[in-house]
Amino acid sequence: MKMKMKDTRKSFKSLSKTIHSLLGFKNEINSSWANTVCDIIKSLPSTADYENENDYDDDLDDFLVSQIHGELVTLNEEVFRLNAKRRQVLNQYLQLKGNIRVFCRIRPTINGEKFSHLKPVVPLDSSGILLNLTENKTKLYNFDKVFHPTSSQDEVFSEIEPVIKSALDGYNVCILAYGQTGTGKTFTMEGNEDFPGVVPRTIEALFKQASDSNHTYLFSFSMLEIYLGHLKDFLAIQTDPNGGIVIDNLVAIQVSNFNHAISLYRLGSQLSMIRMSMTCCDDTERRKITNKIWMVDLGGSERVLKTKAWGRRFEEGKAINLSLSALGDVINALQKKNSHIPYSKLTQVLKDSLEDSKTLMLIHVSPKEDDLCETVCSLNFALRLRSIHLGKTESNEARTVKELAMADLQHEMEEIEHNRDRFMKEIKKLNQKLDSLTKKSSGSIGKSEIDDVITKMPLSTSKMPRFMKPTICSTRKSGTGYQNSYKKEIRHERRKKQLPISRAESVSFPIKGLTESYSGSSISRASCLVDLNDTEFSHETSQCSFRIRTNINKQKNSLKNSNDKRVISIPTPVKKGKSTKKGETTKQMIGVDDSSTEGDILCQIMPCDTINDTFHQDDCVNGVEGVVISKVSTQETRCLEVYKLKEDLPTNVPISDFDTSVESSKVSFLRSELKEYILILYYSVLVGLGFQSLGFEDDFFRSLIN
Ligand SMILES: Nc1ncnc2c1ncn2[C@@H]1O[C@H](COP(=O)(O)OP(=O)(O)OP(=O)(O)O)[C@@H](O)[C@H]1O
Repeated sequence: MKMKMKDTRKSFKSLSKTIHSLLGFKNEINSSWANTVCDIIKSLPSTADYENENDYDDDLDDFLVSQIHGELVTLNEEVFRLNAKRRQVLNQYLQLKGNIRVFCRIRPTINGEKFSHLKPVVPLDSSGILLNLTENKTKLYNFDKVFHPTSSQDEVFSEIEPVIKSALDGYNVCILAYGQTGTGKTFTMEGNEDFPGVVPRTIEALFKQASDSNHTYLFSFSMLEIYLGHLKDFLAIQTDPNGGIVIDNLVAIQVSNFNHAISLYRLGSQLSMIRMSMTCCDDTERRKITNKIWMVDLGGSERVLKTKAWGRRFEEGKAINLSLSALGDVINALQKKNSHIPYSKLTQVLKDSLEDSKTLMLIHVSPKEDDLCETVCSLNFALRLRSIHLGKTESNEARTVKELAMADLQHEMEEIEHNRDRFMKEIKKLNQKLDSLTKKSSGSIGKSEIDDVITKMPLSTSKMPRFMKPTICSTRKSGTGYQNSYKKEIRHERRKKQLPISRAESVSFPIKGLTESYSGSSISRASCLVDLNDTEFSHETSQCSFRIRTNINKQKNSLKNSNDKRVISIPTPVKKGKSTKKGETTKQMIGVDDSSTEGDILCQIMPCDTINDTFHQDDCVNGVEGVVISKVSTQETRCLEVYKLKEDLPTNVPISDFDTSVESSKVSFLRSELKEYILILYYSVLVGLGFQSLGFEDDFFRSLIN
């Protein structure tokens, strides 16, 4: 007993020394102490008991976030792979189908229309029509598809849908409806409430497919009319340096959902040409950054003489016929790659779409005998278009082989889409989980949710109390860090993916230092993607600095000349009583003031002297976000991504001091974290060793913790 007391006293005396050596990781931790601590950790009560410990929750969140992030990376890779495959299969499919396809739709009889014994238009099968010209003269027409009088709007759209998918892959698409007055063009294109037509279905499909994809798309909607061969509602057509068509002053309204687009469509549905433009910057595999779908009701094709039209009506009819014959001529010349292309106003507007597009022509015919002449005209026009793309008539055998191949490809595509949808759902779920984890910090996560994710954690880590968890330093060393820096990265990624993006478009602004030839036109349509949904980006937070980079690698080489880059400054209001350090630059801005909305962001353009992809730090001014745009860019290449780099830059810190101040605050943060962990270790060792040297055994530790 005496002996034992002496030992204990000795232990107490040497305690501080022991702790100091422990902190130096010497050999003083004996195996029984270590075993005891390990046992305790293993038998710790369930994690529910830690629910109220904020620190524990934070670390748990960090771990889960990192785990979910890992899963998201894998799933996204898989979706990326499937998308590439789908694109390839879809293209093969559409190539077999033909880039220009001609369909014929026969209108059903309406309003008690009666026929003579000779039925003039007889649909044969899914691709043939027989015209009874006289009692003993018939003519057979073949099309890519014939829609019978009983065919539904669904059937029509099912032929169009694959092309809509390819529009999301970056292909230009033209859907043209043609036919005599009263043959059902409007019914096909617009439809009615009960039987919606191609335009509403296309818009709906675009939004649906865009939201199902893992990319961000921007849609804008435009309408115009060609009247008597002239373009109404806009002044000029211009070709940008990459051959894209820029229609000056054509209003393009950004649309964010189906209802918005449809309301615009209804507003101007008397106009005959509808354009949906779509821009996607985060899909490197996409064919073009911006592409478009034209949906055009080409107007009546009735013969001018038969209608006995006079004056304006006569001119209208003539103009329509002229544009149609020009359409055939242009498509013909483009297919033959002729050096001279006889563009009319209509074909000029459609130029870049016709050259490089999937074109669908829907020919409409009437079932009436009275209209036989117009029917023959329309079908001959269709035949001409069809012969342009086919060259020569296909044999039945070749057609069967092609149809079998197409069926296989379609099946493959369905399978790919099914798998992709599965992964996308999984991604959505994980993103929701990430969201709730983020919300949890503000107290809104439910217990069940925590339990749900906890079950997926490795046992040892899920039961670790905070002081046993890796420190910032150790996680950095081991490369498994899920601490702050990692969290930031994840948040940044998510921000990039999930936030809606606003688009500044169709606003003209003065261009300083540009040569005459560029005065305003191409840049005036500059579209930039600015991440606006971040609360910290609101006007309340006036001091932000952004890293900006273009993501158009293809254009890198053409940006060698510094004049090719411009910066648009976007001011945010400066809080009262605070001064803006780089006042000089803010003064240069014109056209906007502190109360300007995001829609007014277009203002003074300053030359930017850096050619790197990354926006130069010095170009970021307190309270000013910058956007780099390219002078030489086309609509396709003007998309820019803006990333928030540093948040809440203190008002009075000059940009030059910015880096230093951020660095020093980081260092002091790390120091305080480290200090905290050392203290926890110190006290736990102190308590453990102290009690053990007093002779307390494992049971004591267990009862203490329980
Ligand atoms: N497939 C169809 N099924 C049912 N009704 C149809 C169909 N096609 C056309 N109709 C009806 O025929 C009538 C004329 O059609 P529509 O107005 O679409 O012709 P149109 O070619 O657009 O004429 P216009 O060139 O004068 O505008 C409408 O009442 C329409 O509802």
